[in-house]
Amino acid sequence: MGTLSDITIGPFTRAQGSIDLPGSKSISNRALLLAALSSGTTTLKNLLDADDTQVMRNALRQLGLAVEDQANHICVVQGCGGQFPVRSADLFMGNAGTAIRPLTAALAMQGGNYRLSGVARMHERPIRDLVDGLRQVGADIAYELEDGYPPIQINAAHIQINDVVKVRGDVSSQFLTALLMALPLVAKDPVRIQVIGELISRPYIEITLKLMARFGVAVDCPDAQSFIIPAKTSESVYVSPGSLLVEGDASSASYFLALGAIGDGPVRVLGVGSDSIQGDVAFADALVMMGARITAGEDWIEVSGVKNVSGRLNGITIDCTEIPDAAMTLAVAALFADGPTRLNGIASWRVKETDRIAAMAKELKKIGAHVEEGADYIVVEAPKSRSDWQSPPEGIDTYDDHRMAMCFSLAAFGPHALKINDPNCVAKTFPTYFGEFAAIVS
Ligand SMILES: O=C(O)C1=C[C@@H](OP(=O)(O)O)[C@@H](O)[C@H](O)C1
Ligand SMILES: C=C(OP(=O)(O)O)C(=O)O
Repeated sequence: MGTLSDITIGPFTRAQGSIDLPGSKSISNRALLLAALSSGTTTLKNLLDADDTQVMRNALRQLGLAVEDQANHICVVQGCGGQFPVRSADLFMGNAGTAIRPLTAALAMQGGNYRLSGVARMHERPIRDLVDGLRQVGADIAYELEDGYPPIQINAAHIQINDVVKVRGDVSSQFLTALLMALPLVAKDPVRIQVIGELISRPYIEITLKLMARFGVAVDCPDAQSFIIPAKTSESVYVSPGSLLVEGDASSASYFLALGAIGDGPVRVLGVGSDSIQGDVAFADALVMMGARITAGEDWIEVSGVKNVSGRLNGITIDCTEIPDAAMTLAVAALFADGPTRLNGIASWRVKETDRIAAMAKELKKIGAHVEEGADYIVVEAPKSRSDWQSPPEGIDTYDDHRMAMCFSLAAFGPHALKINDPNCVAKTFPTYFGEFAAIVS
């Protein structure tokens, strides 16, 4: 173990044990916002305790909501019935896409004045497609620095919806998610949201629709690009389900599942399984394609090494449009595969916590992997032999990207110890990651 600014881990050969997964970030932030907008009190169980959900909770408190953190990852939210008590606020969103995008849309419906900003990287992450969608219903939103990016200023405006709102879906699905959750607050008649062009990260839309249904709003999907929001029939559109259990985070599960494959296992994750509503459980299918031995139940998945006689994974070519986050884990798992692994459909990596294609390529090369990158793909091939593996003395850089740090912990199963710089960036979604990791590896 190293200092706070870096950590040195490995080399390890075995991974064995079970992990209680922290709550899903995607479900936690949706549930917090919907609970805040609903009538009634909601008890959220297994809520994720991490930077991304902290910025959402703090913003809701600033907006006048009672959001009470209790022991054991329980959080009790008193809903406001759709109108935030505070009509003017300056909100800090860190680097949480699942906070700034849905909140921007909900706030634009409020008739108040709000400013939303974040860390420097947040000010480089696009929000234009959402702002364009909101402007179609009369929202008054101004860019403070650069057009298309936060910080943004929302000014009180008269919201009037025509029957169709159009939104692009090829940069981030979070813009559609934001419109889906916000438009029911003001829909006097049914509204059609029409997605223009490709819709990436579609399973996250399924999470949105399922959570909205839990809070009493059913969206109709007559075709793959259309979503019909029902007309508002009562003052409070969203109704609290009373309590809601947040599933374990399927993206966080991916690191442990990969460890179960490369460290022989068995490694079992508890909290997600065949009943999950998260698209990233499909990471397990990708691992099976790579030769891993996997079993699953309704709320658990277990990996016990690989089936291949070589004892190694096999490289695959896979479209990752639906699993953008777990796909990063595949890129590092490729270090333990025979043959190249090609991940397609990952253009969105370039506008996330960092330019993840560039960062992944640069750091994997430091280890000795052969890497090719394109606008929307990456190909990774392991170092030719164990003697070609490098342990970069300067360490693996993590670019303030939690997933870079978590993914690269897998590379400590190479022949050398590995230094990872700024491991605390895991706090965005999984503050206890390296402790959980240390408990199962040897
Ligand atoms: O809606 C969500 O909860 C998320 C959607 C995805 O983003 P994009 O839609 O931008 O790909 C994903 O990468 C992100 O971590 C969480
Ligand atoms: C892309 C991610 O986060 P965000 O919700 O900020 O988009 C992520 O967690 O990998």
